[in-house]
Amino acid sequence: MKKFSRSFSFAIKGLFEVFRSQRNFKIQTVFALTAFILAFTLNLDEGQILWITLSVSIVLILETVNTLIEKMMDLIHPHYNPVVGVIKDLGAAAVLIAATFSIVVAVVIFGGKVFNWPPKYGIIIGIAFIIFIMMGSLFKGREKNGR
Ligand SMILES: Nc1ncnc2c1ncn2[C@@H]1O[C@H](COP(=O)(O)OP(=O)(O)OP(=O)(O)O)[C@@H](O)[C@H]1O
Repeated sequence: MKKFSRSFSFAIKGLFEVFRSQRNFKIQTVFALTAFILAFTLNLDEGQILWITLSVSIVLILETVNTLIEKMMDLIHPHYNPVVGVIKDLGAAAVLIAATFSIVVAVVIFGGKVFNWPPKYGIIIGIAFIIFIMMGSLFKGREKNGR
């Protein structure tokens, strides 16, 4: 039992570390708490609460794994390397997919409950979010190349 609680205390240490060092994790935590407060005040049903809990958990889990990958790569290969760049980009891509999923879930559940939006709005806003991010990185790339 002592060993069990000790491993949990290490997990809490890790949780504090990712919260302290990652700005994105802090923002995602604020979104997660807001979603839970809304779920509570809007009296969502069992299925809706489970979908919100799933999407929030996936985002926070992948942000933690992404941080783990970044730190591991910085440790084993601190210098510039295109493969390291690809590995880190893949970790970030996993977080982006999870964030898009959570946006779709939020729009379907909260949009449906508060504004009576049809569920298909979730897909439309999810795709719009991905396009917005792609455009942003395209402009950023052009700025970098001085165009
Ligand atoms: N050693 C490296 N070699 C090549 N490209 C890298 C390297 N380190 C980072 N990059 C590129 O820079 C991007 C950002 O990496 P970084 O580790 O700074 O992540 P971050 O999300 O800004 O993390 P943090 O906010 O925790 O510093 C990566 O996705 C990758 O494209």
